[in-house]
Amino acid sequence: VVYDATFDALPLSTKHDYVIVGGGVAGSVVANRLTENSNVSVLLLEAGPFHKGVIETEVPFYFWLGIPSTYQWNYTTVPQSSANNRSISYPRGHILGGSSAINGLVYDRAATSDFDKLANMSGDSGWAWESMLTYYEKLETFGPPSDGHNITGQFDPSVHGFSGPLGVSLPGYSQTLDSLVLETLNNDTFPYNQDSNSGNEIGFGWQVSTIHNGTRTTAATAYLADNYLARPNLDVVVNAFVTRVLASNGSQIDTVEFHAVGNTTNLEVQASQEVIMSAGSINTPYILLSSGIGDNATLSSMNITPIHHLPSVGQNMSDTTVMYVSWEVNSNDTFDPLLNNETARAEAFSEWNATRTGRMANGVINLSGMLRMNDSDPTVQSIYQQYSESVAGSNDADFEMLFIDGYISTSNSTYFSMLYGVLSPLSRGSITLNASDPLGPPLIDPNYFASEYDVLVMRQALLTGFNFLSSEPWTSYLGTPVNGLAEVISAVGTGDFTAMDELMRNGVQNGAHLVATSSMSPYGADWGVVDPDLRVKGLNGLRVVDASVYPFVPGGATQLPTYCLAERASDIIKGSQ
Ligand SMILES: Cc1cc2nc3c(=O)[nH]c(=O)nc-3n(C[C@H](O)[C@H](O)[C@H](O)COP(=O)(O)OP(=O)(O)OC[C@H]3O[C@@H](n4cnc5c(N)ncnc54)[C@H](O)[C@@H]3O)c2cc1C
Repeated sequence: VVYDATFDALPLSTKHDYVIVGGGVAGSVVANRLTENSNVSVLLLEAGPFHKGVIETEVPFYFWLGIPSTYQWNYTTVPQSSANNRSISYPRGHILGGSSAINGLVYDRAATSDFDKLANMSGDSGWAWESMLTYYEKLETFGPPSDGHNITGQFDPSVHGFSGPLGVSLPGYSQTLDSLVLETLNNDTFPYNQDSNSGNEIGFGWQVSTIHNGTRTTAATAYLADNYLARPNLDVVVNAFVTRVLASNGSQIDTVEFHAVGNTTNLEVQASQEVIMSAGSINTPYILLSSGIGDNATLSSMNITPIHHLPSVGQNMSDTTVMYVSWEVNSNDTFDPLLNNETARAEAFSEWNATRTGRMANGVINLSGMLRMNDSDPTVQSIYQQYSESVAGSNDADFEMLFIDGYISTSNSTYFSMLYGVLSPLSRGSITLNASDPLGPPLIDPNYFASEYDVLVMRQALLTGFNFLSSEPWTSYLGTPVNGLAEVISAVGTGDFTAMDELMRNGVQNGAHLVATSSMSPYGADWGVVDPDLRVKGLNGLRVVDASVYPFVPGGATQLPTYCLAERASDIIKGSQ
């Protein structure tokens, strides 16, 4: 049953076996999997509204047009001291389905070495690639692209699933840009990779997206579809803002405090088995800290009664470091007209509406590259030597290059953009309570470029990109570089990186792949927030299942690793019943 906390009578007196906080990627998966057993009852509390009928979260192209602020948390980082003190907007999804309803739709699983590293770090071989691959295959339906083109050679069917809840597909709109990228590939420096989701992510290939039948798929459309919501043992409450978890008896967490959005009266619900935190990498640690689970001294100084000393809560935060660079192009075939011309937008929308095809049905990119730095270059050798702890393994990329068929601007020109991302960043930040207003929004500090390593890798990424674009067909296609890029390009020729570093510090954006604020660590470790079975260390009845438990960014993007983690977590929880 779905309830709206703002007007429905809620099932507050019913004690559910599990109460899940947050109906995003992880929360939706766990709610679904646990209620497969009709003897197990689950209550899911979500702060955002119900997802159905929200067109901006259905049409894939709305990622570029902009998703309304009602469906976002509208967070901003604290000034970033290594990014010219800029405060950077930090979007998160505020709707059933969570950030999967507003994200860039990019489907990346990360590499074998990421998961093998996680298994080593945590001491639990169940987090290794071989085991996780079975969950990746279980969770997806790899469907046809929206234009129905033949996808032979564009992916490897042997590592995909065809009957899971989450529909995914390859690009369904062919762009002029695609042929330029493909023409530039070679077997040496810029190799083609038929499927970067096979465990080896290195190379360039067709980008899978969370799109099915030309429509965005989210954790809610996939795991909280009508047939699942009809289960009598699953209750979902939307517009329910969780403030704290509480222990009514010793160290057993069994109560969740919340209020209806727009109403400050506190309500409580109880779990007879467990409370599962799935509020995401910002709000899970924020709720734990507000509940008195964190560093005792810091909490006391803010007049919050500590209930459990766990100093790692909110610490160790890591995020992909990303930036865009753009050029005007000598072509009219880019997506810019959809941003700037109402008629073009209306036409594309009617096509989507009628047939779920066209640019509006497409993901944000068609082709992407994931690369390691060139280790025959002495500069790179010295980076690898100095930061030997940083990267995972030989099939894990240091950086990504995403090819974007336009540019977010109001100008009438047409553009090409490249998005660069440092995939295994070493900068670490934090989520903390605001000492002057502990009940207000948390302080979000990704600490971008605090580690020199991230600066050095971003430089290599940009240089590799310039190299990629240095000859035909690009020289004819690209026009004027935008936003100071021309000076950067001319200065690197002389070995001067001052302008490039300044462009980076002025240009770094939110990476959107925040992790590690409730980090997993081995049983008995004196750091970390959860054990490898995702139970909060030292407490009973409380688990964290969301992106915040990853101790490092699983190379690439985080939504698929979070779906996959939640699938395995559901089995772990079932195994402990
Ligand atoms: C703009 C953007 C672009 C992104 N692009 C990509 C991409 O292209 N590819 C990719 O792989 N990943 C991408 N990501 C990241 C990906 O979406 C996240 O890693 C993933 O959604 C994390 O899942 P989660 O379950 O941890 O959190 P979320 O999916 O964010 O879910 C958390 C849920 O908890 C709810 N919640 C939070 N606080 C409370 C509270 N106090 N009470 C009740 N409910 C609460 C939220 O409303 C939300 O529904 C992007 C994210 C964003 C925001």
